[in-house]
Amino acid sequence: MMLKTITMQWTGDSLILIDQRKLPHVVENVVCKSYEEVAQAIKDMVVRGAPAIGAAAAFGYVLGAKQFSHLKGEHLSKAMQQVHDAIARTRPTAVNLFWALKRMHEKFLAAKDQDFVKALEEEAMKIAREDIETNRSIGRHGQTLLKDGDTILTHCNAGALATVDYGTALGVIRAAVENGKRLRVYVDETRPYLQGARLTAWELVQLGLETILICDNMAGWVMKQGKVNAVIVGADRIAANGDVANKIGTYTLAVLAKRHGVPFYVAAPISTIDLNVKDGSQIPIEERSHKEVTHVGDLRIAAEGVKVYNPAFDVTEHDLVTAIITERGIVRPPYEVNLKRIMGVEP
Ligand SMILES: CSC[C@H]1O[C@H](OP(=O)(O)O)[C@H](O)[C@@H]1O
Repeated sequence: MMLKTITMQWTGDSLILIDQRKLPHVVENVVCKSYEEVAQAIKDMVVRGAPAIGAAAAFGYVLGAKQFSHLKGEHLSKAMQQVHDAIARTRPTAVNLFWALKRMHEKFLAAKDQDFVKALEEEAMKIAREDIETNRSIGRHGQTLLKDGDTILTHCNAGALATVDYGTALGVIRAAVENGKRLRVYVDETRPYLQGARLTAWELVQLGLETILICDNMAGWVMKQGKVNAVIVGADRIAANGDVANKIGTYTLAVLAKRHGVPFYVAAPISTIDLNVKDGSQIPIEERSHKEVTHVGDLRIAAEGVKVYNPAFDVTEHDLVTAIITERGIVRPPYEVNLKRIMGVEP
């Protein structure tokens, strides 16, 4: 079973990841041959983006199963719990990581007395292939919200590189263009990791879209000048009440969009919705290394001796979210009720 997309390639005994830390100037791969190497790649953001992290975790779990396939009984079960836990410890905010690991571990428990490695590889491939179709469906639903000539503002990277392929927020933009709509996109650079400047701009320029890069602190002025018709972002975890955890700076954009009467859309698969979390206050917010803030690459840009606070995500309250675009359709408030409905759960 093989898979090859811009983000990742499954060869049967390794997961090859494009090294997103080095894009767009250097296109290099990281080859992971063990679950430990996949865990490290997620932690180091070689691969990043909620759905991409979930799929990488699934293939990492398969590599772990291959490493321990010689074990039996309790020894095997303990080893696979260790694989699950090692990958689960990598990053705390994107629920897709835990959703994928839970799906893989349940498949293992159901198949551990048979050819569980084959069953797990099939499950990981299903997760990956489902993600691509999910993103195309998000695009189909979301593009109905956009009209020819619109200008969109986006933040971070919720494109093909954040997923197995096609993208969520950028999937909506791609689908609109595929439907003949001419769009212009303002791209927030997205300090400090610069997913916007390095990844989203790279994806959109390659798609041939008019792409305008701005610093994050310019978004309000761009909106105040009436230049933005809609904001579209991805998500890492959506709480039961519709609160959205996403890249740091998303909350700022949502407040600005409200102030300027600009619709604020979140594009995400239902695997990003976490009904176990009542509201955004319960979503763990990852804090990353200080060097991400004090340096750009190896260049120190901050004075020696400063303290640093580097939350990688923030939470946008549900009342700032105009609609949530999923593969099953567009969800509008009241999210408490309509998120359960779109997931087929009795409100
Ligand atoms: C399609 S979900 C992408 C989502 O993930 C990003 O975070 P990170 O680059 O730290 O993994 C960001 O929050 C994006 O919106």
